[in-house]
Amino acid sequence: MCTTRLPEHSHMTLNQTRYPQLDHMLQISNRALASSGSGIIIMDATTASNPIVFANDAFCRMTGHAIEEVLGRDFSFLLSKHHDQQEIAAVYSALANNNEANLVLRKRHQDGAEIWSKLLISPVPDDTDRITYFIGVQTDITEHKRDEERLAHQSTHDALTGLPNRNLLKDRLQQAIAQTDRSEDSVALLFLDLDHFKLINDSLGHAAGDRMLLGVAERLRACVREGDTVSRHGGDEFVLVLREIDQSHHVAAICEKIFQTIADPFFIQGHSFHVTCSIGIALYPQDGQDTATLFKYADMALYQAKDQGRNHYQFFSREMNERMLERVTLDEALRSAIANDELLLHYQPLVSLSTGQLVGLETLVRWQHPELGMVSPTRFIPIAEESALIASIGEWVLRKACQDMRAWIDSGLTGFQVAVNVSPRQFRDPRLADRIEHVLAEHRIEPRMLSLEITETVLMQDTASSEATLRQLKGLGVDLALDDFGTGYSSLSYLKRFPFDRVKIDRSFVRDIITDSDDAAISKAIISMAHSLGIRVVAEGVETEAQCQFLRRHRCDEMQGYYFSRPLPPMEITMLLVEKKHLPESILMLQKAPRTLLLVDVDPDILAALQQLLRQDNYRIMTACSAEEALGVLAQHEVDIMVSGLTMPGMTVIELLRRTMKMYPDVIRIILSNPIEWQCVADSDSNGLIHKILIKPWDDQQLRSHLDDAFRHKALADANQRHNLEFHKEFKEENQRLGLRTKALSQALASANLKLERALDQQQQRGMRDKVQLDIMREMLEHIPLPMIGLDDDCVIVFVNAAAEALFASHGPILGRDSRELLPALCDAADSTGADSKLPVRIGHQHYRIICQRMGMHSLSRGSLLALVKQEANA
Ligand SMILES: Nc1nc2c(ncn2[C@@H]2O[C@H](COP(=O)(O)O[C@H]3[C@@H](O)[C@H](n4cnc5c(=O)[nH]c(N)nc54)O[C@@H]3COP(=O)(O)O)[C@@H](O)[C@H]2O)c(=O)[nH]1
Repeated sequence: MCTTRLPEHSHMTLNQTRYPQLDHMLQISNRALASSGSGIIIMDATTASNPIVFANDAFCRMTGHAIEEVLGRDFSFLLSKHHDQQEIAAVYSALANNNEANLVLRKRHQDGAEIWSKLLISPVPDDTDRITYFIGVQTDITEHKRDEERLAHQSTHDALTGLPNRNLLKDRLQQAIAQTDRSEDSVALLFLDLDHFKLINDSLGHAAGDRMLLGVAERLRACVREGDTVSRHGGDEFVLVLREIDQSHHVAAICEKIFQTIADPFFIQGHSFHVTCSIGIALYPQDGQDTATLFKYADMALYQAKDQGRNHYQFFSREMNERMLERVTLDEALRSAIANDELLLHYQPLVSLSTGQLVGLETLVRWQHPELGMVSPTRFIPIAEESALIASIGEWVLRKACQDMRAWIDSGLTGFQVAVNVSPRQFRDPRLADRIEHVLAEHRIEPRMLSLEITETVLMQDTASSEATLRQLKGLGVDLALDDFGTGYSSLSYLKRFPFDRVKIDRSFVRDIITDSDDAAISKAIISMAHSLGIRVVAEGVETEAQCQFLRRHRCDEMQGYYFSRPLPPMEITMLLVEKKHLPESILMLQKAPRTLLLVDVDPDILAALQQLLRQDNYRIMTACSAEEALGVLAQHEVDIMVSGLTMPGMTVIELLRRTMKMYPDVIRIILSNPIEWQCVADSDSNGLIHKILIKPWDDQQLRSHLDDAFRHKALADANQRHNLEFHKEFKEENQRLGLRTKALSQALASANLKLERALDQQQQRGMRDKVQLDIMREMLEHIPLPMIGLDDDCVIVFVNAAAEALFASHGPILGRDSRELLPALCDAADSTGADSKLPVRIGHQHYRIICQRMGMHSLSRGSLLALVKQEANA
């Protein structure tokens, strides 16, 4: 417990006999000092070290010191090493000059807790105006300081992860830059973004998303050194500052470490989740000299990393900056492109592979810039997509396509659809269906004439809402095509789930369809799967006759590509439509020639000799000098037997045989080898690639006989296969029919549902209107000053207004009673057949006439409404 003691020379020890009332005042002051809530100390001003001569209880409580520890101690006892030396010097100078001084004290309480207080020191003059004491008043500001600290922390740290936020990171980056200027090292600024984090947030909820962010923050902290900074800039964006970097591959190593640690699964809500990230890096001083530039460049690099397919890190480069500048320039120019009439449409035909006729046109937008010339959509569509300009471009394209369609229809050019590309942002616009419906109606275009092309990446973002949007679009009656199929995370199950009419095989598969067995297999699988679901297949980017033949042979429905036509302006398309341009007849007349033999050899003399020898056997003989040429022939013709030499340019014979077996398994593969190499070839064939090896120089008769055997073998195999095919065909056709029917049914169901929804909507609105009308009528009847009674067909009272209730008040409540019990005339009036009968009746002393109105003449109501009209007795 602290005790107070007053200084001996204090003016409070004045002559008590001379001033008895002062004695009392002194006691009061004494008590006031002792019991004050503020800490109070008195220091001797006459001694240089200003010893403490008085301290009250509150001071002792605040500091945790006993009075004995305080009294007699110098003023410096109040200070600690944390104090600002300048401030202390100012206080000493104030005291030396007998001035007031202010001081914020930060000390440890005796119990160890940190306490903050404010001390106001004032000089106390004696009777001669000499300063003999300083009185110090101390206020505890610990809470206030803590609040300040909390606020300061909040303004510099992220609330969720506790990591530094953007403000603090800027400071840290500046510090790191300043420190680096004194060395040869670099500073690395890393922008890190989690890939597809939105999916996690959307599917698992925000609480789970937060758990993952906390986990990521923790893992990132573990990847860097003490002096580095990991900060969070909101959402799934983290920014790191790495100091003392002497080589860029150190940064690369840290990025790899981050990828590895982030790749470990996160366990949330009892499930494990995987996430990846992308990182953009800018270096000081190599890339930029100030924080703003470094931020901009790291962000640019991140953008590039994401563009590369995510889970990548990317260092900033000068070219990147140039590309970005180009983007900005294009973005600016694009904003005025529509207004300046710089956009135009080209159309690329889609042709049927069974009839060869044009069946559709894909709309492809073009930008004719006055200075830059023709800008490719691959350059400006992604920019428009990012800046939301795509909405107005998309709308413009749709309108222009509808205008052109209208013009073609008006000129009698019909029988084809026009396809319009729908970009991801357009697809997410909730008013898309309404807009399309409106534009179609405005141009009087039947919805089935329009096809919407949607890429599969669009669908991945939120499959449930994508499905709803597609069904809504389908409900309009337009066709839907799945564009660039196979390029994203395609799943064939999308085909089953979503109501597509067409699937477009991406041109990257078509390009090498003749030579790449994987591309061929993928394309065949897409065709077969789509057909089993009743969906038509279009091949994109068909440039050669061989590709076209291959696709036709494998039952692809339609093709699009330079082979038939490049995208053309509307005028040239009109010409093409007028001329009824179609695929060449040669493509359409694909029929099997009897016994087709393909001879492959690099030596033209051997080819000529074989042709000469085999001419007598009436085979259709085709020749090729290289493996690539051979694959082209196989794509276009149904070959029975391929006889190949051993050496050829570009590809080994084994590779040619491998691809042939994979893509055309029915072709019989025979090798014509010299006597030295044949054993070698035979040994390397472990997979049954070679049916037979013939040795050079060949015996003419023997060769002819081997080939004859091979053809007979092939004929037998074909017959077997045909038999099997017949067997499966019916089953498959039935399946296909079922698929088509199911599809048609589900489409009909979707459109019926839409109609039903609209009808229900209208009915509901009508119902609401009827109810309001009914309420008004009821209220009118209720308050009309004429007794009104409603009877049902059994004469039970189902309605009474206020006037009728008053009239029959003596009978108690009459609603629900049989009117015959109350007043038989009511029922008689209701039964009377005359529509305007006016039955007289007496109730009490009053005469009435009952006017009856039968219900149900103009509505579904039943029963009668009776009005009782007062009559004079003699009336
Ligand atoms: N959202 C919108 N996207 C659009 C629109 N107009 C075009 N685009 C998209 O821009 C991309 C590039 O289009 P473009 O440069 O017009 O290229 C198209 C064809 O010219 C090209 N093509 C067609 N046949 C061949 C061929 O035989 N070989 C070959 N190398 N290229 C060929 O393919 C592009 C059509 O691609 P796709 O749409 O996938 O069918 C492109 O992605 C367009 O979609 C628009 O109005 N809105």
